[in-house]
Amino acid sequence: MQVEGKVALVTGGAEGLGRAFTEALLEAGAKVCFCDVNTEQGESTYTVLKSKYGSDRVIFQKCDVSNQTEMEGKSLNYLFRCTKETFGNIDIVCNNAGIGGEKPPLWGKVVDVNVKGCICGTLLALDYLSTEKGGSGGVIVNISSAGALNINPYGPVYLATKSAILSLSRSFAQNPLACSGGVRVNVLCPSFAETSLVRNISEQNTYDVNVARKFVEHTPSMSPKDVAEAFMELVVDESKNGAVLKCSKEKGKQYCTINVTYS
Ligand SMILES: NC(=O)C1=CN([C@@H]2O[C@H](COP(=O)(O)OP(=O)(O)OC[C@H]3O[C@@H](n4cnc5c(N)ncnc54)[C@H](O)[C@@H]3O)[C@@H](O)[C@H]2O)C=CC1
Ligand SMILES: CC/C=C\CC(=O)/C=C/C=C\C=C\C=C\[C@@H](O)[C@@H](O)C/C=C\CCC(=O)O
Repeated sequence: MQVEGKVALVTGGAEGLGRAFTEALLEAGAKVCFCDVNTEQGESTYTVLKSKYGSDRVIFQKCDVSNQTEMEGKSLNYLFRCTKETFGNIDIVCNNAGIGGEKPPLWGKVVDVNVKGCICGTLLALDYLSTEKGGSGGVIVNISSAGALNINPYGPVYLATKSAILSLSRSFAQNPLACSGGVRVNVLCPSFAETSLVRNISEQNTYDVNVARKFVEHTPSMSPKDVAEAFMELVVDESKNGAVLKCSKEKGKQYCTINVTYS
């Protein structure tokens, strides 16, 4: 895909990986609408990006991806509508917003943001992008985790949500909604990257925080820019649909084949 002139929507773009994806898309010439639940950080990032790329190429909207209602203008439904109204079309969608948290009552919110947010964002993206529904095709990149391809005793709920995103994306990639509408669905599985998500692992949100922190410390970390480079490959390469791309500091980019039969 030629990214120049295309329109992208990124969730959770105020900081971390979402901000790096937003910047990589802008750098490649796209127009980007990024959303975040954190208005202060979102506005601050918007100020920086607007002065670098121009106010005609980037917009920020407050949105909580776990808000499934049409109310208050802060839902994903509103975000998609607003992006299309502002830029005329949507070609690229990245469902990135995600949080961690294992203990009650936090884990319910983790499921709502990570799983429901990604399902809702994927369904809306299929609607807006599909050539059968007035769109011009395009690509959805959902953000899972390298952990979804493995296990981690310290983050079972977090990783269950990331496994759900992996299955959702691989399955939708073969679904008629995507296939006949010219939409590719790919999934990125990063290993650890230097962001607030990792820095904020704490007693409050994990069961064995010291072991979890040691696990993180012993795994080399990528910069958000490294992860954005892998993300852009999934956006640009039109031969990839249903691709699962893992990226890590030690091994770089690796496409994964998951072959489990029903019999
Ligand atoms: N940092 C890492 O090591 C890895 C992160 N990931 C995934 O990458 C994604 C981004 O994570 P990071 O950038 O690391 O985290 P982060 O915490 O640095 O950034 C996440 C952004 O999403 C926003 N957000 C949180 N809940 C939201 C909601 N309900 N609606 C809208 N925005 C919301 C936050 O305000 C924040 O700006 C997540 O899905 C995460 O699971 C995957 C693998 C590795
Ligand atoms: C082996 C690489 C695994 C995962 C990369 C990844 O997804 C990194 C996520 C970073 C932070 C996750 C925060 C989750 C917070 C809570 O749910 C904790 O209880 C999780 C505890 C362990 C570390 C996170 C992990 O292994 O994914």
